[in-house]
Amino acid sequence: ADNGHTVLLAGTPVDTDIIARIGKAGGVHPKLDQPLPGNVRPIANADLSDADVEAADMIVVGVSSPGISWAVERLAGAMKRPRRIAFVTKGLDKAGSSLVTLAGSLPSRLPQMSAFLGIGGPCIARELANRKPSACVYACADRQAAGEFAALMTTDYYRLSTTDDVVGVEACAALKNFYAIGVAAMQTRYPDSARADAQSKNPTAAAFTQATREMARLCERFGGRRDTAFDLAGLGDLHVTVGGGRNSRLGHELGRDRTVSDVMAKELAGETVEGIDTARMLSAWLQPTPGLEPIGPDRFPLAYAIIDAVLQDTPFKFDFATLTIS
Ligand SMILES: NC(=O)C1=CN([C@@H]2O[C@H](COP(=O)(O)OP(=O)(O)OC[C@H]3O[C@@H](n4cnc5c(N)ncnc54)[C@H](OP(=O)(O)O)[C@@H]3O)[C@@H](O)[C@H]2O)C=CC1
Ligand SMILES: O=C(CO)COP(=O)(O)O
Repeated sequence: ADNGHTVLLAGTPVDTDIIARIGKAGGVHPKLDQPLPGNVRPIANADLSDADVEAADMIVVGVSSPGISWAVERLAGAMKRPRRIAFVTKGLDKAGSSLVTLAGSLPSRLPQMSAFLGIGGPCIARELANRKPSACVYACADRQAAGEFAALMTTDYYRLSTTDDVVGVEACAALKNFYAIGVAAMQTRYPDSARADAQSKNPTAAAFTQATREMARLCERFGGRRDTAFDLAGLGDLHVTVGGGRNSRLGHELGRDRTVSDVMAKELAGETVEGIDTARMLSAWLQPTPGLEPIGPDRFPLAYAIIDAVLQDTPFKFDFATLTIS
């Protein structure tokens, strides 16, 4: 909007109330601090016509991962000509008994999509809406397409890099939510009353490094590049999510010996905490997978600890003796 584009902000069927609220003069989204810019028009799903979709030069999907199938089907029904589509959604998909990134699964489900663009990197929505400096990465197998989209979107406070490692960016985007749960648990597991935030820093730093190492290994397993885990979509986004995301709010409570079901029924009721979905997805890889090296607790101790806490709904346990210090 700040670059002068006209933006149609289309809600899903479950967003009708919020679309009406933010569409009123002075209406503010409950998670944001100020009204939308004047050139952003919120529109309810029922009012979005095929002609609106037809008129769009660029489509950006921002539903959470459980809504991705709905979004893909909605677009498949409405798109009459090929278009590039960008996704901020952070999640994984199943392919038979294995796992793939959304970059791997969505193109065949949406034949009108001429290019899949993955948006990754550290970007808390409220901060971006307040125009705080943010750096993100746009990924596409066709790097020129990523560059053209970035040119439309970049501003002085929203800085963009591009890569052709779309699988790596998409893998890290989902994995960092999952690992943020474990790293954030370490922020509260060892309280330090001498600090304002009451958090010991050493355990968090050790777990953060472990998370990054494991993320790099899993990124390669998805078919992405190892380096991507050490860039904005990997450790950059892990840092922001541990510092201020919803997944870390869950992790903080797990560090206090609470369980996932208890926290999700209370403080985080109704919130989007996608690391839980990613944990369930990743558990498929703990079983032997033909043609792939097993994911063992020796190389992925933090992943095991998070998956155990989520699947067994038990308090989070991470033994520092298992850190894979090389
Ligand atoms: N917030 C952030 O800072 C960032 C978020 N992202 C990613 O963007 C995506 C959206 O995040 P965010 O906007 O914060 O999440 P929200 O939960 O605020 O919004 C997600 C949207 O998807 C809708 N939705 C959920 N399930 C379904 C479904 N089954 N069918 C149709 N629609 C559905 C939600 O409806 P309802 O509200 O009713 O659940 C809501 O409109 C996530 O994948 C997130 O990881 C990426 C970067 C930053
Ligand atoms: O992805 C995010 C920032 O880049 C937001 O993280 P949460 O989904 O944990 O709030």
